[in-house]
Amino acid sequence: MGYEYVIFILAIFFFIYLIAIWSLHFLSLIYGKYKFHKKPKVKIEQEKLPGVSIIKPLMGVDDNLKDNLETFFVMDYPLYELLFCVQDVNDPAINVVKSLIEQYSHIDAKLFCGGKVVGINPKINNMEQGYQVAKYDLMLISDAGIQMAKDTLYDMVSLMTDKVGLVHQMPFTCDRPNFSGALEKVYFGTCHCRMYLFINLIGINCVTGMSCLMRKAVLDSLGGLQKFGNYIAEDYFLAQAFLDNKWIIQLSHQPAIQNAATYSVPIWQKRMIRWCKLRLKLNIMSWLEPMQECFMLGLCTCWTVNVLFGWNSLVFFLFHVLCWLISDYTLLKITQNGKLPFSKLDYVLSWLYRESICYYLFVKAASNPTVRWRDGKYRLKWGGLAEEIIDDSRPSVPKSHGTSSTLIVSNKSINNKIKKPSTSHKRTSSYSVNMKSSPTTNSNSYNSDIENSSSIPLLSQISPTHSNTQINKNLLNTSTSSNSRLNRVTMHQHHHSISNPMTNNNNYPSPPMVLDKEQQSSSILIDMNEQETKLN
Ligand SMILES: CCCCCCCC/C=C\CCCCCCCC(=O)N[C@@H](CO[C@@H]1OC[C@@H](O)[C@H](O)[C@H]1O)[C@H](O)/C=C/CCCCCCCCCCCCC
Ligand SMILES: O=c1ccn([C@@H]2O[C@H](COP(=O)(O)OP(=O)(O)O)[C@@H](O)[C@H]2O)c(=O)[nH]1
Repeated sequence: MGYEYVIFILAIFFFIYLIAIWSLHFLSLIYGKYKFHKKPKVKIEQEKLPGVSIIKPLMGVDDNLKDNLETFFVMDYPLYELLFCVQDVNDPAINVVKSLIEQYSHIDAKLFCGGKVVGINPKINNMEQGYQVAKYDLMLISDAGIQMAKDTLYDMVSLMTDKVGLVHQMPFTCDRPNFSGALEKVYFGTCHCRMYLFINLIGINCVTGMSCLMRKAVLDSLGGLQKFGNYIAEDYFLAQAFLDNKWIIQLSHQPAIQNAATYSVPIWQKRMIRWCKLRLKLNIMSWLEPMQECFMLGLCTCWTVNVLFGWNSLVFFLFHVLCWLISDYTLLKITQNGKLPFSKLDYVLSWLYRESICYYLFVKAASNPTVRWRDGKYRLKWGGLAEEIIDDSRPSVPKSHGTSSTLIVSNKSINNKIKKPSTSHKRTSSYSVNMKSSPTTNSNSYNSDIENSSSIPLLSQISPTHSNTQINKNLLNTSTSSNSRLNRVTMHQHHHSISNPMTNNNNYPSPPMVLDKEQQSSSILIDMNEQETKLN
């Protein structure tokens, strides 16, 4: 009698679990239908739109990089700046960015090179230079492989209402051929999408940082990007800090279109394992992830329905899988909002593959807390903090960390590496070379370099709160702004005063950036007008 009682209780428990997960399906379908691909409710006049500083951390080049970056130069948005950040002075991405900056000379764009060490997260270190000069109240962090639709930024800004502090895009993919292209789309449009929508709907943080618009003043008040430099899942902690400070987080109507040219099943697997490792260390609920997968739920509950209702377990299991497959297809179609680039058979095959392989990926992730991300290797600790594992086989001073030795060389070598611009001279474009102060470097020589350059109009736009290095202060003191640039600055301040709630309710003062002496760096902005002189 006692045994039967236990079986009955278990059966009831699993039945509730079945209902809960299926409710999650329906809720995410409804939320996806309600949310995705909707036009913004209110139309904001162009002149009332606030300026946006867009930070693009870049590392390496693939066949799609130029096309992806180009989408940021042709957006339907009136006021924005592009801040490209490249860690390595030898990175071929420099030439890609440079050619785009030359091609779109009317777009306000800058390139920073060398990064700045503020923690172990290489993406944060890479972005720090761009962050420090970002001049607008809104800041978009956008990963290298993201393709922007013309109206995506407008959509995100339109969601940035009074109480909203951060707007993020749900990861999705562009249309790509082959099994791996279908697999990625199926994963991001089904399992990932379902959980992402549901977790957002219930107000739990699951922001993925590949495309995130945020109020810069709030981030400043939280301690800046550097505050999150010791996490690899910086996106999660950054979003959590916004939530903790009572800011609302909004999901964009448009999913983020990832369009990296290099993709394959092993690359996808490695990325899924890395992401899962991050989640396992930062949220205990993630250990239950396999329990919300189709086959596991089916297996756990097929005997339940047999116990409770006398239904055939196998028939129930197959019916459950079929319903799941159809429900996922519906969600994928909602997310895609158009024709899928593969057949239904391709969908079924990639779906079956993903649903079967997820347990293996989970075990791989759970069995080793060390993550490899690009050039780096990191040990994840409980709670999300990470420490870098320095590999003896790698050069003792990794380039990506903007070490003094790299930077001393990089000043000269970067000038040689940046190809000489052709004939056109651009006013709004500049390249910035980061040079970390070191005992062997002479900051006066940097000053004289800069004073000789005509980058002053650009620097005049940098808010004094952000120019934390002596060299920038010197530049500000000696600056004489060109009229055209001043007009532009005045214009954007005007925009903010009209449309940005932050200016009306600015309770979030930017604290002074306190950087380690060792971490302080000096920036040299090379104006395109001066390029020829400097490069010769
Ligand atoms: C009985 C059933 C229990 C179910 C339990 C469900 C558990 C949750 C399942 C799935 C979670 C899906 C989460 C989707 C988003 C995660 C994507 C992700 O892993 N992103 C990480 C990596 O992003 C890159 O990281 C480096 C950065 O520089 C790049 O720019 C990024 O793109 C990201 O770091 C982590 C994000 C946070 C994810 C938080 C997940 C919280 C899960 C708790 C859910 C609890 C809800 C319970 C529902 C029943
Ligand atoms: O050492 C690094 C690793 C990554 N990134 C940037 O961080 C973003 C996300 O990197 P990736 O696509 O590798 O991360 P994932 O989305 O796979 O987590 C991209 O813009 C990269 O250029 C970087 O600047 N330095």
